[in-house]
Amino acid sequence: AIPLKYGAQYTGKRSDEAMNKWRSNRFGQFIHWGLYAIPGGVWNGKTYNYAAEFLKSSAHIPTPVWDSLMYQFNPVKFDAKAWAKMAKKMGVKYMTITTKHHEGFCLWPSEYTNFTVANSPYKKDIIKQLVEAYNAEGIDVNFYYSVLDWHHPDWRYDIKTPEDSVAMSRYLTFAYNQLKELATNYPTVKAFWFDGTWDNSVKLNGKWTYEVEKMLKEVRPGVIVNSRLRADDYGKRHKDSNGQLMGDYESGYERRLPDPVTDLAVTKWDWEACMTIPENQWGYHKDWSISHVKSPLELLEMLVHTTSMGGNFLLNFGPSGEGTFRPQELNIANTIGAWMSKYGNVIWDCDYAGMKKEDWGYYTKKKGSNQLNMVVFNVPVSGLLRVNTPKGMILEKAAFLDSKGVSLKVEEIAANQYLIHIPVKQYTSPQVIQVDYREGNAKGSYEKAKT
Ligand SMILES: C[C@@H]1N[C@@H](c2nc3ccccc3[nH]2)[C@H](O)[C@@H]1O
Repeated sequence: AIPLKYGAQYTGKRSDEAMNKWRSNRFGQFIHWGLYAIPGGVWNGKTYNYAAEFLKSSAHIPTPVWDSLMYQFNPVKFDAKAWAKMAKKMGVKYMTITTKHHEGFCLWPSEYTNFTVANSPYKKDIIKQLVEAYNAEGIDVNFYYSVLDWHHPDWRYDIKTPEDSVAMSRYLTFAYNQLKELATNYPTVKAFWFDGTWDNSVKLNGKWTYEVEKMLKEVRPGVIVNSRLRADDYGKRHKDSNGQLMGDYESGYERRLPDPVTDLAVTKWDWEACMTIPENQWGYHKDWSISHVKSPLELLEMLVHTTSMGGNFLLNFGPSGEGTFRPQELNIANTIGAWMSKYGNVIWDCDYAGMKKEDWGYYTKKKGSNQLNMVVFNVPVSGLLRVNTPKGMILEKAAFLDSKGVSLKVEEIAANQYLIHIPVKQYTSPQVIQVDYREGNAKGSYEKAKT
């Protein structure tokens, strides 16, 4: 192994209480909110189709012009309690809020800059209100923090001169202080979601990323940081020069999911995928007709897919400059919430089942139980759900979660090969089948035929 000072601090999955809770949460709400929500992707009457939180660069807006949006930030309809209630109904167990996105505007009254809510017409601490409201609903709160900062004069994309180096180290001290401020002043924060760390200026500062992780865990023991924060001694990101995952979970899946057949390696570590409702809008965009908008059932399948591979699913909402969600977002929260109120137990505290992926859908398994869940999205015209079990696993019975008393026919067709018979009819939402099994070696009727 290559000797490293700033590489992975440990190997394997953390098994402490804080990480077990993070893992069991499984479903989270991402919220992108900032000055970008005011123009909402439209500038001087022109609509820009790229991500709304990038409007400053898409529309080539000078920093002073963009930053003056601070004087318009006044979300009069913002109601943290209402947001938290919506999230509770949706069935999320955690929420990740952008404390500061690439634009550099802070949703908390940071003492290290004037570019914060404190100097906007709104004035009040948005982070404090959200932390209190979501925690009151039993929802953990995590902080998104962009290291990339378009506002701060000392930010550098690369270090090409000694001046760059001096400026960037001033910036990293600023960012370190802000992070310490967040971890200190909001003591119930459970995790930090770092973004904007792909530039050379950060890759050359692996030591800083190591020190940030160390500081956060000293200030707030048990706190969790994503792999995206980290660069090692040689600028390697996410995984260090020895291939070891840095941080506490892998955060490389942005608007995409690992393949359930070819990417099974992800089941070996903790990971999270974050997802937008439109194709590529994290911040509020005025016009959602410019791309596909994912339906509740599309997103529900992504949640189940993620759980089936032992990952967390972070679904993004982009409130408007006034502090409201759009009808599509409310519909998604209600529809997914309705399903979660009935079937959330096949998501929360569930993990990869170690079963071979089948066409009809996904398996999940409740941690520490013999309870195997089948979430069926694609009912075969045959009505026969194929189940291949690992050696030593014998299926005993299966039933729809909705009608536990009515056993489904389980046909053993060969060693560790079964067909579960279900009615062929129009299903309008994913069906959940619970399977009981026992350990043992299969010796079904097919053996007699052989002799
Ligand atoms: C979680 C997501 N990460 C940010 C982002 N910035 C990018 C710059 C270049 C390419 C992809 C990016 N995603 C998006 O704005 C959002 O916050």
